[in-house]
Amino acid sequence: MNDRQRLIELIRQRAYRRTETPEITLASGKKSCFYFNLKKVICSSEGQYLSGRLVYDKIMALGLAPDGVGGLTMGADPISYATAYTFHLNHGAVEAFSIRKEPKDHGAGLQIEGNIGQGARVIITEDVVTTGGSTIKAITIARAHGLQVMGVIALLDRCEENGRQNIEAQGVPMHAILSIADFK
Ligand SMILES: O=P(O)(O)OC[C@H]1O[C@H](OP(=O)(O)OP(=O)(O)O)[C@H](O)[C@@H]1O
Ligand SMILES: O=C(O)c1cc(=O)[nH]c(=O)[nH]1
Repeated sequence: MNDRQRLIELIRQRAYRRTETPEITLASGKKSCFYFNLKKVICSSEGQYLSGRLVYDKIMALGLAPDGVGGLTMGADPISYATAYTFHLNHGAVEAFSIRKEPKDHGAGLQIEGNIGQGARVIITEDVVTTGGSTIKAITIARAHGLQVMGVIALLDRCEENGRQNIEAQGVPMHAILSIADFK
């Protein structure tokens, strides 16, 4: 079994929930009959290994050399950190960062946490894409902080609500490791 197949297996076992009627409220406010709580996978030791490896491999396959990887907290966070760690294991260097939904109201008052700044070339990570609204929020905040967004890598595209098209309308290519077709 390869890394991708193993990730699908873990998601099926731990993170996939279905209901008879649309009763699960999504980030967009819409109701759905199914939901992937990927945190139950990506926060585990094996999930960290798999998500870091798969996103790292995707970045390599695309021929990209980002300075940073990060996304909107908190779904993106375990993926970003695992990817940065995988870069180190492969003798590379990349800064992981987290984008807060709102700027911190004390301390340094930052909205982007991590060693990343103006002009850095970054990949935006995401756990699940439905409408793409959360990813677009991450892109918008990253750009407002002077980051150059090279692309988006999501672990799972639900392939609904025009998520991919909405993200790519921002002028950013989106790549997904898995899609809803892997769970049918
Ligand atoms: O494509 P969208 O329609 O935006 O939906 C997907 C988003 O929804 C979830 O985040 P949520 O808002 O539940 O927050 P969390 O990651 O902090 O749990 C998920 O982590 C994605 O970021
Ligand atoms: O659209 C969402 O909010 C959403 C869907 C899903 O399957 N998983 C998730 O974490 N968020």
